[in-house]
Amino acid sequence: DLFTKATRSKALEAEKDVRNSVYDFIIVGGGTAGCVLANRLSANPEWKVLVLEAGEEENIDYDIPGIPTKDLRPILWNYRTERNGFSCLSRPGGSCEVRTGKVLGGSSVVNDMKYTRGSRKDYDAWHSNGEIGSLEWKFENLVEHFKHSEDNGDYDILMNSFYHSRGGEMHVQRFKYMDRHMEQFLGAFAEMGFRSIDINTNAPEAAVNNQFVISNNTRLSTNTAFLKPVRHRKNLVVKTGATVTKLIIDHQEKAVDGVLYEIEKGKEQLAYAKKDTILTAGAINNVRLLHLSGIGPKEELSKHNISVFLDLPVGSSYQDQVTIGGLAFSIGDVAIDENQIIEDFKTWFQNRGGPLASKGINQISAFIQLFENKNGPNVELALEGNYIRSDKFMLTNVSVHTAEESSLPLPYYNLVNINPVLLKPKSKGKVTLNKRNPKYGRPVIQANLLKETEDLDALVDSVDIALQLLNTKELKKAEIKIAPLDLFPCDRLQNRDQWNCIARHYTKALGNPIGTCRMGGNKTNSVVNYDLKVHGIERLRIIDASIMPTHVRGNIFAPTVMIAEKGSKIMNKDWKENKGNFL
Ligand SMILES: Cc1cc2nc3c(=O)[nH]c(=O)nc-3n(C[C@H](O)[C@H](O)[C@H](O)COP(=O)(O)OP(=O)(O)OC[C@H]3O[C@@H](n4cnc5c(N)ncnc54)[C@H](O)[C@@H]3O)c2cc1C
Repeated sequence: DLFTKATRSKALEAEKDVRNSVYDFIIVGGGTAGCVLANRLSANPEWKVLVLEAGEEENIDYDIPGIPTKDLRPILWNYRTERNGFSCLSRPGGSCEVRTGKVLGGSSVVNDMKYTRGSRKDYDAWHSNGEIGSLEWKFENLVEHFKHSEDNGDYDILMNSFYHSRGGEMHVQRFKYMDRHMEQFLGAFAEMGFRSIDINTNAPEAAVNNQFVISNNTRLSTNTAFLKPVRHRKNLVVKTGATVTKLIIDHQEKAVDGVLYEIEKGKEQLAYAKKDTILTAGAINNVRLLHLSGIGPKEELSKHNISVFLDLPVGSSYQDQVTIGGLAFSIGDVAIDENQIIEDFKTWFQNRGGPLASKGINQISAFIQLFENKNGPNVELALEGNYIRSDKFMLTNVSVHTAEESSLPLPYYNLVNINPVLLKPKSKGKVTLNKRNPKYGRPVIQANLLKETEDLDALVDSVDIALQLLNTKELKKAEIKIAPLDLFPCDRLQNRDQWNCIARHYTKALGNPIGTCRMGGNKTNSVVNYDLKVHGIERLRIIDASIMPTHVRGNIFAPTVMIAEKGSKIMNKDWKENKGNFL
């Protein structure tokens, strides 16, 4: 049994230590999904739950909505895509940054907090006729899982009770602070025919003042919403700074017994799970862990001399949403008073008010539907404020990079970037192990952004729509104009050729990776089944964004929380019905 196995492998350690390292569930990664699962599973006092998170505790500074995400780099994994010759060409090293959180709460501590679910058709496409369990993933069976954790604070939206509810852990609301240019931009979109309706009700198109996952004008990560309130539970153990390096696999039983993890580099510790080990380390780090444990494509693992335990397509089918820099509107000279910013920080800390209790113009986005297809929006025009010193404007054109990286908090800006986000990219890539240092080195991310021409075409088409904003009465009246950006080497080109070039040079990965452990009915093209169990092995599940087969027409924070809710329901049912206890 597991206890004997544990004592055998830790023969020299005290029996008490070994007993303490046996849990019912081990959650690998205290990120977005991990914190939700920790809450739901530890609600059963008979189940002992361990969360192992590589990052540290969440700090209050990350909670201020007005802080730009670039300031959150100390709590990121800092990964980059591989050079490919067709995207990210003018980014440092010809590769794009891939942001993903390394902190308790994971990417929910570093994301933009937007609450979007995508269209029901996106979820319906995940299911496949005739495959056992797949019907469970049709939208009509998922909406309850969205609602379970939702606490919607906007009454106009809450009225639609099929989609929305109150009382869950995750408070969702628009910011109360209205940025000074919001009305103009919403007005301009309205002139172009976009209605302002709840995008989470499968609206085909809309220009919205988004809802965010916030509470009292403060970021609400899944750590704050789900984990902190239950940290006192005696059956829940959370370890931070704990990086899981390998799964402990019983080759005879074809089951996972637990994990090896390191708090100090090179010093491995063991933890055992009687029921399930659950991977929630995200779409990139799950791959590294599985490959190091012998679960992955045979040809990849053999390159590293790792003996193959299960030949599964782990790491393939990597997809990320993508956007481009280079399209920015200048809103004229805006005087910035640094003392005022300091006062605004004080206001935020004193009463969670003022401009820092908002994301400025970033609160607005338009979800647009291109082509004739009537499936729903495929591009989001996401607005983003940025401040450029006015002398830079006068002396020379501003580089795209400068125009993208605000040096001030979001509400202080004189430039509005219009980022067209491709919501359902067709291009796929893969994640594999670092060649020189598989265990600690950055995983190799061949993102293949914009590999498919259809993706490039969609982005360029959406730029045309964004440019129409400049012809609206609202923006003309406000004298909002296109900003003089230095678009080297694309500036000599015209029209579509120019935008094709800009897209290939100033590509941006959104940091919404999915697909590497995709869900499906068979092990040739998927990694987990519809119960989120890894094919061909017992007591191993994957429950996070990596299981999504394709993107939804929105961002993926809310869908990831939904997946964790659904996963916890499946496990509750499985382990209550099958009293399976391995001790
Ligand atoms: C900058 C940015 C902005 C975004 N904005 C939005 C937005 O506004 N709206 C939206 O819907 N989505 C947004 N997203 C996307 C969304 O937040 C994430 O895709 C989603 O939260 C991913 O959840 P996850 O549980 O799969 O992974 P994560 O939340 O990334 O969790 C993985 C966790 O596992 C830990 N971990 C990894 N490896 C190990 C290991 N070996 N051992 C132990 N722990 C490990 C990590 O440190 C991390 O805490 C954004 C993402 C980024 C990066």
